Parts: sequence; C-alpha cells; structure tokens
Amino acid sequence: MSEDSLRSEIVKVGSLLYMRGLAHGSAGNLSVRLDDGSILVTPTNSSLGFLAPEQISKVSPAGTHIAGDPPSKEAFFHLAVYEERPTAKAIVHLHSTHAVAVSCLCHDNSADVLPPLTAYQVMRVGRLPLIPYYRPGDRKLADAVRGLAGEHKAMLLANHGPIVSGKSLQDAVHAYEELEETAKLFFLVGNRPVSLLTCEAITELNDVFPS
Ligand SMILES: O=C(CO)COP(=O)(O)O
Ligand SMILES: [Zn+2]
Repeated sequence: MSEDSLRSEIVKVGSLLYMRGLAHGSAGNLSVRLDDGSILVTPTNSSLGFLAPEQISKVSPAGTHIAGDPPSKEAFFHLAVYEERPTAKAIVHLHSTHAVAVSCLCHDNSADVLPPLTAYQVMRVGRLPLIPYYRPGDRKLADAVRGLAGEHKAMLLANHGPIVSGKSLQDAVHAYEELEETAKLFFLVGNRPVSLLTCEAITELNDVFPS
C-alpha cells in the first residue's frame, strides 16, 4: 500500500473506532510501518474521529519527526513494538472502557491478566501481560513495552489501556476489538463459576491458527 492510501486508511479506521465508542476525547493513537522502517502515527492531542490524511505524523525509526503534525507522545512505544516484532505492520492503542477497567484491577498473575474465556480471544489476542504504570509519554514506558513486545501481540498498560499490534491495521483493529469484548465478558461473567478453555484446547488453537 502507498503512503497516501495508508494515511487515508488511518483516517478511516480512526473515525470508525471513534463512532463505535472505542476511542474518545483525544485518547489513543494508531500507527502503521512503512517499507523504509519509518512510521505513520496519529498526531498528539488529536481526536481519532476527526483526522485529516496530511495531518498524520511521519516519524523515522530513530524517533525523528519527519512530516505532518507533531507525533503522538507514545510514538516511542510504537517504535519499540516494531523493533521487537518484525512481522508487525500496525499498532492500535486506545483507552476503551472495559480493557482500561481490567488495567486498573490488582492482578495475581501479571503475565496474563485475562482468563481464557473464548477461542477468538486465544486466536486474536493471546496471553495479555500487564506492564507496570508509567506516565503517558515516559520513555521508561517504551522500555517496559520493548521488554515484552517480542512475545506478545497484545499488552496491557496498568491504569491506562492496551497496545495491540497486527500484520495490518485491519488485523490490529480486529485483535483490539476482540480484546475489548473479552474484557467486557470478563466483567459480565463476574464471580459466577466459569468454564475456562483447557490447556489442550488452547494448544490446539495455537497449532491450527498460529499468529
Ligand atoms: O493515549 C494517549 C497517551 O497514552 C494519547 O496521547 P497522544 O495524544 O500524544 O497520542
Ligand atoms: Zn494512552
């Protein structure tokens, strides 16, 4: 895809996420990786619902602002994910309500903070580790993300929200939506006895649908 069509796709996807209530205010950011390793990322303090293609920021792999409006303050964690995941071509980071609620809970096992409820959760999201709290835009947040990104398509920032990568923007959006729906289910089932997917079922899903 050309840079122009990727800029248009970011605008379209941002608007869709905003209309669906997954993005609100000026929270969240989207990015895609171009063939030369630079990234297109949404501008800082912009509403994902009202972007224009020429506004989208372009940032070098080293983090230098090349074009467009000033980039998201989280561009550095986007770059960290791309460095650690060569197959990742796009990233979605939002503050959607149910996923953020999970990020605010105390968790016994920070290596995986959602129980395996459904097949699509396992197929699209996988294990979801919790990254300790850092202020938005803190370079320490990018370092913490770098430490887990190689092994995880999705990560949850404590008291903040998820970061989800994908082979394309559409793939990352599908995984993000699956994560938000899983978080919603998690609260919906609450303290009732839950029948979780077995280890065998998870292994089979990972074999048949490798990510
Ligand atoms: O989600 C956000 C911070 O984590 C939004 O920040 P930006 O507006 O700088 O992209
Ligand atoms: Zn954020």
